[in-house]
Amino acid sequence: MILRSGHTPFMNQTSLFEIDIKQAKLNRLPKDGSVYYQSAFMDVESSAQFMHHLQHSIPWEADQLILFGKKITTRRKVAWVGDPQCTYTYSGVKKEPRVWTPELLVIKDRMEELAHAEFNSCLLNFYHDGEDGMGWHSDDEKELDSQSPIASLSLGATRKFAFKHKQDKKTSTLLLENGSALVMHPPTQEFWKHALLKTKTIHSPRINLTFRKMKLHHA
Ligand SMILES: O=C(O)CCC(=O)C(=O)O
Ligand SMILES: [Fe+2]
Repeated sequence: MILRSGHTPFMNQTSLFEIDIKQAKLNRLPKDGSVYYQSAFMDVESSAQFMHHLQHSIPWEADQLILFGKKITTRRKVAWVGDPQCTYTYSGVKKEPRVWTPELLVIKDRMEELAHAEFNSCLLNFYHDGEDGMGWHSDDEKELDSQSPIASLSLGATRKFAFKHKQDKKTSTLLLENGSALVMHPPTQEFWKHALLKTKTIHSPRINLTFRKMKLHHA
């Protein structure tokens, strides 16, 4: 598949995405939720092209969050894409979504097929290297539909992702490889936190796209 300007390489190419039935049945959590991992969901060549495309076309911005009462700016970069009504408050900062690109809509379709759900928004994260990560959190903001799964696609460097149970602190880790997909089903966010761990020995970038469903009418 050759990436040419003015040409959308991901349109209608369902064969770029593979679902492995064995992996699709294997819950990575021992209790209180379910998480399914698909290695090589997107093929290697498409993953590289899509990563390159996103790296250069997305208006990446530093993330701002409140940590111990202080506003901090992350080295990790983010972008927020979604349907027009999908404003989102993330760590105390309100965000307006950017419009879906044709490429992102194709990926969204495939992620919906994998997760058996519909998504209306996507948070994109850019990690320069292993010094960028994401701390322990649950994706349980009030704007999110807690009945919907959350599905993410990883591109680039393999990184360690971890779950920690909120009550017994039991942890479960897995590696998120280039082209892999991860689906977290309810009630995972209620019982578990997750984090993208820092790994000093990794010197190449990673992009993660997290597809979500927001409630469009909330008080
Ligand atoms: O980068 C990842 O794999 C995880 C990102 C994440 O947890 C999030 O965006 O909420
Ligand atoms: Fe998350």
